[in-house]
Amino acid sequence: MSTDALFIGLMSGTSLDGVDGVLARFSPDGTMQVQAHAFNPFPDAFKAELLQLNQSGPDELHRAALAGNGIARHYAQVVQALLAQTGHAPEAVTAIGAHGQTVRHRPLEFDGLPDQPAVGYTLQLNNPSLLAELSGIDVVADFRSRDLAAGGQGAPLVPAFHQGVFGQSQGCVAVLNIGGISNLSVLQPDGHVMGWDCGPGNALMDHWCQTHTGQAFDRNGDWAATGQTSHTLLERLLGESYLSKQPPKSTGRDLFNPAWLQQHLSNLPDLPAQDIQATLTAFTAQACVRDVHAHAPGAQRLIVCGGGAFNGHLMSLLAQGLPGVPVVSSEAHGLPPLQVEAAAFAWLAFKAVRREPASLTSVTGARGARVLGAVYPR
Ligand SMILES: Nc1ncnc2c1ncn2[C@@H]1O[C@H](COP(=O)(O)OP(=O)(O)OP(=O)(O)O)[C@@H](O)[C@H]1O
Ligand SMILES: CC(=O)N[C@H]1[C@@H]2OC[C@@H](O2)[C@@H](O)[C@@H]1O[C@H](C)C(=O)O
Repeated sequence: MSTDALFIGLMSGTSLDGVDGVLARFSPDGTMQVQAHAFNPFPDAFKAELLQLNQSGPDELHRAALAGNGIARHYAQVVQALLAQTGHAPEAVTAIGAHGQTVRHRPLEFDGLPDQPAVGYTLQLNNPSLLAELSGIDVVADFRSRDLAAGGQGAPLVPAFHQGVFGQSQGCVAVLNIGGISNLSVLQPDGHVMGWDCGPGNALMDHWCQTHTGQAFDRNGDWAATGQTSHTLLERLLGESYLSKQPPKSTGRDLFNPAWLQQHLSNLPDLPAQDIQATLTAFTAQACVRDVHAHAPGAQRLIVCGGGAFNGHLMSLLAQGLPGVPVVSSEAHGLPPLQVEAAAFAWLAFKAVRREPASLTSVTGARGARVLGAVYPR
């Protein structure tokens, strides 16, 4: 690639709210400029099916295959919207990076002979062939499996991209993505990067809010702000052993799900629903604050992206937990919160097409950096 090229990145994350997509121009040195953003929400019934597919259920292979087609169709609509917004023809786009919908993430699952290390698995539902057919554009998909095959966690993958976009030579910067799950990147001024999943982002808050108010999420954290944090419950939640594990580590709805929450609520006196929402919000904030103190004590700022950046109550809890560290939305650094992950997948497609390794062993723990993703020609 000797001239500028266009890429599309598509992300449907663990919040299960829908698909964020960006169309971005990359220069040969990797400098990126986002030209358009589009969001396609999942209809309620499709979201409910994806949620169901996060756990074992009847006829799940058949249902997962059909859901993969559904994901590809939702992706294709976002691609159409991006092309319409920008006036580009499909042929002008070099490739689409399509994440797929994670329904299982089990990097540590034992899968082999007793004397061989487990590879585990991670599963993103998608039908990249259908997306290539519908869009007329090359598709890069399945970004995580190769890192697992090389002994890594397969997640998070965005820290390398965070480094390129938000890293600063003057000091350490921490970047927090608050999607369904939250992940933190620690970017040192010398270019060294660490990154891992902190724990839940919005997933538990969304679940509780949907169940008790009928709203898909707690807008601005306004409902949580009416409740009192239960310190007994908060300590229980913070006692989860995943939180004190050292990186590399990654997690998902496999662990942080309604059953996990219910377990922690059992044997507690009944609490008002808004107090539990307040406590879940405090839990998401605390899990991250603890990680910043433990692994990025010199951080000069915390840049927040993902939908959680729009939760004002959560943002103020983060700021309270990190006195002296400015907590700012990624918007202030040139990339709006809902565009960051989609842009990362455009960048991952850019790297894949150039056959350049995109994983960081310092993040995923793999034995080497690898070219990530498989190409489905248009
Ligand atoms: N105005 C808002 N107030 C509070 N929360 C919000 C607001 N807007 C979005 N959110 C939260 O952000 C979530 C969507 O975030 P995002 O799009 O980053 O998730 P995702 O793509 O699933 O991320 P990930 O892949 O990191 O899990 C919603 O489910 C909701 O919980
Ligand atoms: C397996 C999987 O889909 N993980 C997601 C999820 O959502 C947030 C967090 O958990 C992160 O580890 C990852 O997504 C981003 C895009 C990543 O790989 O960096």
